[in-house]
Amino acid sequence: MQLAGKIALVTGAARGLGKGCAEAILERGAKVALLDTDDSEGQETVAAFTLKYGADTCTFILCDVTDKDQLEGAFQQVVDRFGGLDLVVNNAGILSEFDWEKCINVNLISVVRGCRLGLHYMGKQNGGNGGLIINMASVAGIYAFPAPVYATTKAGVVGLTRSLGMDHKFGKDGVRVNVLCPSFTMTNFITDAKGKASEEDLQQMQDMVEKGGGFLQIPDVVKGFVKLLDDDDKNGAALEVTLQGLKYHGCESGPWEHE
Ligand SMILES: NC(=O)C1=CN([C@@H]2O[C@H](COP(=O)(O)OP(=O)(O)OC[C@H]3O[C@@H](n4cnc5c(N)ncnc54)[C@H](O)[C@@H]3O)[C@@H](O)[C@H]2O)C=CC1
Ligand SMILES: CCCCCC(=O)CC\C=C/C=C/C=C/[C@@H](O)[C@@H](O)CCCC(=O)O
Repeated sequence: MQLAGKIALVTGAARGLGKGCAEAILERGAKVALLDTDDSEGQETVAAFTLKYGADTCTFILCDVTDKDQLEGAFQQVVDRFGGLDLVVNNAGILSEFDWEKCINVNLISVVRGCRLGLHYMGKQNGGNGGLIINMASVAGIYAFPAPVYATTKAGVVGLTRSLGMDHKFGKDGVRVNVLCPSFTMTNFITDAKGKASEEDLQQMQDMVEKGGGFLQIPDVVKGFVKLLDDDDKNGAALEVTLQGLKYHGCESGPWEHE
């Protein structure tokens, strides 16, 4: 997707991977709305982006993605302010095995809702121009991971994306849907998780990180995000991002698709 002149919405964009994706969008000449529950960090990020990319290139919207009315209101606000919508990045996510229902609400239910809103505003059958949805899952959505509810939410997002990305749907709505699956990336997410993990789980996580060659950095994941922006022919696919490189999953045919 060529981003110049386009309009994007990114959830969980005050910091971390969402912020990195929002900046990549601005660098490519699009406008972006950053949604987050963290008011002060969100305002700070938008102030810094405005200085760098110019006035009216971005806006912060205080929004808890688990609140249906707030999320719907935020989409409407973006369309009213910028005059359309071309790209939705459902990035906001948490890890909590303790508060597992919240984890499912933030990581999965809100992503389903974000996709439905994206299709509502961008779908050609609703008078939209088509567009792109990129969901943020994790390699924990593809491989086993010692936080089972978190892994379930991410596997759910991979399955959601694969099914929304079926060709006949694209033929109708013109909206491509992809999912990014990064491995351990050095953000506050890691420090927050470390603070909550048991000694045993912490050791397990450290082993996994070491075996994988260490932590990814935000620009490594943004590189994957940009590849998904560019690869118009991979509708429904998941892009794994590790220190070993970028690898697509889910482009395989099902048994019903044999010639
Ligand atoms: N850091 C990592 O190792 C990896 C992270 N991911 C995923 O990437 C996404 C972003 O993670 P990071 O940037 O690393 O985390 P982060 O914790 O640095 O950033 C997450 C952002 O989401 C916001 N957020 C949380 N709950 C929200 C809600 N209910 N409504 C709106 N905003 C909310 C937070 O305030 C924060 O600004 C998450 O979905 C995470 O699961 C995936 C693979 C690896
Ligand atoms: C190989 C899979 C990599 C997946 C990377 C991610 O998606 C982000 C993971 C970041 C940190 C994970 C820490 C996991 C710790 C668990 O073992 C568990 O102990 C955490 C429990 C915390 C809680 O219940 O709140």
